Amino acid sequence: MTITYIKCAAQVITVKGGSQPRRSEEMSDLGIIENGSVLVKNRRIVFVGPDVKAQEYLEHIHEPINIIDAEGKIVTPGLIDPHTHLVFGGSREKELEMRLNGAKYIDILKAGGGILQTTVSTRQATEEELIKQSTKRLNKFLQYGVTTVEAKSGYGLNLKDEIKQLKVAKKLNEQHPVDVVSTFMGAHAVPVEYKGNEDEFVRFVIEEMIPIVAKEELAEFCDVFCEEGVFTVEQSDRILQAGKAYGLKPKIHADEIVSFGGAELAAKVGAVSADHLLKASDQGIKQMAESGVIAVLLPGTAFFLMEEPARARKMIEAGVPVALSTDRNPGSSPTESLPFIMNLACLTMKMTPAEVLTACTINAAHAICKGDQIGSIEVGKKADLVLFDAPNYQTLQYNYAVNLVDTVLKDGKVVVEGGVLH
Ligand SMILES: O=C(O)CC1=NCN=C1
Ligand SMILES: [Zn+2]
Repeated sequence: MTITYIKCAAQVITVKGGSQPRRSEEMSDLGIIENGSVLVKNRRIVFVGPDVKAQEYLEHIHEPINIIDAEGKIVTPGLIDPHTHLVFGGSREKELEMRLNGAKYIDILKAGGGILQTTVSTRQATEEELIKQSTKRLNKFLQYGVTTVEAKSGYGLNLKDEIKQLKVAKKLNEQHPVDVVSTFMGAHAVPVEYKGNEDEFVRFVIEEMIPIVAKEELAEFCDVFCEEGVFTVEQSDRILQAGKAYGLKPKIHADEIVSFGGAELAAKVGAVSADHLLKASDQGIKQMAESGVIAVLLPGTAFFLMEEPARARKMIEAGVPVALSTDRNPGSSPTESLPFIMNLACLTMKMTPAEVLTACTINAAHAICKGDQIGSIEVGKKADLVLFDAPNYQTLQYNYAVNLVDTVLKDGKVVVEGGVLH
């Protein structure tokens, strides 16, 4: 068994010690090792520390050693995207001009476009077509240093096509180097066939879809678009409680368009995360802090919708653990560049370079309940690692909107080298 020796990085950003999601000032403690090295064996991290100590460790090793020179580079945990709508058919580039001409996202949806347009194209797509299109997106994620993504259903909006989306996500997890963690989001919008009969659709989600998704073990989480004009707080509460009863951990799209009580509901149901939160109330933020709900913030979505972003500083100061995500989807955030999301988190939400790294590693890992396996460089964790062509972590936010990824290891295997996918 070969040992991989990631040798003498300018900085190893361990983000160690994250058995719980990081809050407030904890978000700034990156556990940096200057002139550090990482040793990998059998897909796991077996050593992390100063290079002099790594060399002592290697004196007792008789296996072949594969050296990756990290001189002048930083090493971070593999980046984690805890909120994507990865699996979908079609595209919505025409919506951009509509919104540039003044149309609002939610009005496009109410008029039968938006999510409902993607639902038409996703229903028409075969599993093979969805796998092919989603694989291209996962390849881009990998080139941006993302080694784990969450993927939601929610463009089927009927039993057959919701199951189809979730089966595609499961196959991607099996076939692609990037780990894919699935979320059922049958309550993403009310499909046209239920227009005017919303409560009947909510019943269908609760009584028909959730039991089968749970029985076939197609998802770990259940999510709902709790928003004015989509699902009410009361409907969202019933859907998430039903998901919990079947073992699907709750997540919620909350307070994206208006302040609607989504953050408060997240605290009430004990959601793992509340996501978006552009319009979260002070009361909602306070209740999230008290109940330990992770805020998954999506500054790329705010940027693309030309809206004010979430109040990240208020949330961090209130003690809410913050994670970041691309919200990869065809309508409100068509990007895989989690590094650019980190730039936006600094430049539009005034998070610091240290906080955004925590938000894209250990806190993002906890937002998908994987904080014990990924999200930091610690002995025993998965060898999901990224070498960035940067002398220190601040450079990642200073050189904005460029891809500084040099090498990516997934489960200890080099999958990107010199910025190029293997
Ligand atoms: O518009 C989309 O396809 C994704 C989305 N769902 C809720 N907000 C954005
Ligand atoms: Zn979303």
